[in-house]
Amino acid sequence: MTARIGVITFPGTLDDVDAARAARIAGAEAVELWHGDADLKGVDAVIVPGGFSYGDYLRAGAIAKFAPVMGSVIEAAGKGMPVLGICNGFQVLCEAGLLPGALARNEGLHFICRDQWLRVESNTTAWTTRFERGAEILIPLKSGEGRYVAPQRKLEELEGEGRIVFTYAGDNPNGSALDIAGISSADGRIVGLMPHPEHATEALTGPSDDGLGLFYSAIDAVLANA
Ligand SMILES: NC(=O)CC[C@H](N)C(=O)O
Repeated sequence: MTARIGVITFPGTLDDVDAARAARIAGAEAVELWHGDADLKGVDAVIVPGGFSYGDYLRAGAIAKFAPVMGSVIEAAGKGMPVLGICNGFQVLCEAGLLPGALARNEGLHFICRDQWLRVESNTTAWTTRFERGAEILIPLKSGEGRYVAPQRKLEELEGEGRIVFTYAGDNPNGSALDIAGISSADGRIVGLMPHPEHATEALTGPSDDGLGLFYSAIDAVLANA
């Protein structure tokens, strides 16, 4: 069986092509999903990719959460489908209530584009089982609104439940609470992160191939359920 991973395209999405390519390199079939179409085409997992959905008007991710496709993603996620939100996708998942907290303007108010070391804090999510806990990986970060914020009580809950999945290693680039670069849902099936694993799939085009681990992990999770 081949895992079928859907990749959503909204108006303003930038990274759907690379996300689909990363899924294919890892061995999945990549399936195009359109924001205006509620049909998930029977996919086994969904990636909400990076970019500027609907121009990031109002607030990053605030309009995308109303897209017909997101209603279906919320329903499928409720049944345990693995969902990954990358950068703008992470912002969309927070706005849609699939992940807690929000992404605010970077401390310093500058857009940041650089290769970033991350520490893998949890390898028990559907998207991170292929990593060693404590491993450090190098993947690109490119965002203006990457500062993770949440009420203190929620931050303590995320930490206590092991739902902080990635932290920034070295200096914190954007002022994110607890150095958070990525978090998961309580069941570990939904993960959102600001840096871009789909741009780190081979040394020729990215800083490493460290990003592939997320896609291999999701394929494992899908096949384990098949
Ligand atoms: N690379 C991206 O997905 C950018 C996300 C978002 N528009 C931001 O600047 O924070």
